[in-house]
Amino acid sequence: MSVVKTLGQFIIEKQKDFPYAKGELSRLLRDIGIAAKIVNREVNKAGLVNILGDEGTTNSHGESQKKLDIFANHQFISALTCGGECCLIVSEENDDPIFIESDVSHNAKYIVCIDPLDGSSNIDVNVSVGTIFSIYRRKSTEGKPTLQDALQRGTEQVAAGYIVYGSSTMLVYTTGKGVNGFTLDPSIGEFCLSHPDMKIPEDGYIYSINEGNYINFPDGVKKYIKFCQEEDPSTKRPYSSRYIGSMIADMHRNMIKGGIFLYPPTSSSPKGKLRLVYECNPMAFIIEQAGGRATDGFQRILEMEVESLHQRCSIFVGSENMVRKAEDMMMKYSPEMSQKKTATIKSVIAKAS
Ligand SMILES: O=P(O)(O)OC[C@H]1O[C@](O)(COP(=O)(O)O)[C@@H](O)[C@@H]1O
Ligand SMILES: [Mg+2]
Ligand SMILES: [Mg+2]
Repeated sequence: MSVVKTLGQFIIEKQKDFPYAKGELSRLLRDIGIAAKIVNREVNKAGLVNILGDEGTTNSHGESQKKLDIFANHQFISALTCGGECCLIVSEENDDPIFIESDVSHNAKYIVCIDPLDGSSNIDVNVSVGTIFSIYRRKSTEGKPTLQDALQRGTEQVAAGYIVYGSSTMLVYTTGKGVNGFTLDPSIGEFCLSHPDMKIPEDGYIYSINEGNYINFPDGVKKYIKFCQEEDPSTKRPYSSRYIGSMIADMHRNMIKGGIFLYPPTSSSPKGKLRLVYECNPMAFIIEQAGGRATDGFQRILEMEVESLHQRCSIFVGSENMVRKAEDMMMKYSPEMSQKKTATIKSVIAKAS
């Protein structure tokens, strides 16, 4: 008879991997799990509880906020505030950072960056959506945390994860020692270990990109899409095109089956659409921990400089060999887009003048 291991039990068990651990990170992950269950409850009956549709407000990205965006945002902020382990929150739905000042959090040292509801365009049509979170330890030691504490590179993450609210609800996370997935068992109200030590296949046969933006894609991306569509049975091409439109659901599928997800620059989003701090960095950490690769077509996402809370970047992420192939195409057909290349050109010009 198989033994069920809950998220709480697993977290405590893994605490021994961190000799300095005092349980704060464990409690923080517990708090995220609690909010996820409440959001899951509403998502599952969204049509019945008047939580579909627009809230009538917009966020700093100019996007109309969905009622479920606001509900999820509120649930995660209050769970993190009550839990006492978080001193600062960065959320997609809040223009400014949220400094937590409560009786229970005066010694809190963790920063949580969160996309409370990912895939908002799919909420009203009953397609999988998700939540993405990224956790840092504050760098500043004295007094209140600062904005700088929230602008750390992705390499500084101590944990990251996502929840996918789909046919089943799963929580997948890493603390830098591999990736594990837990499925919510509604009958006991617990996330239970169902996908231990997740690994993304090195090669995959699925490419995931919004081809509706094709004409505005960089040449390197156009060439890569053509490569995916060419007939070559020896390499199982043409690959299948799959695009759900919820980054979390597209990446979770690729994590299990292998594949590549791309959101390159487009005319409407010249720097890419997805946000570095609470979408790209956490997903890059998880995918790398599962053996995959995550870049902006040139540079490792986790090493990118973080200049602002809601900064956007382009992302090429998934199976190692597929991402490398796409990078080859970018370097060959769109070298001008390499930040490094641009930086080098700029410094040469500066030196010459
Ligand atoms: O509709 P597009 O341009 O393809 O964008 C879809 C992408 O936008 C997102 O919905 C953005 O995330 P939010 O829903 O959290 O704003 C991603 O989940 C998804 O991959
Ligand atoms: Mg999102
Ligand atoms: Mg969102």
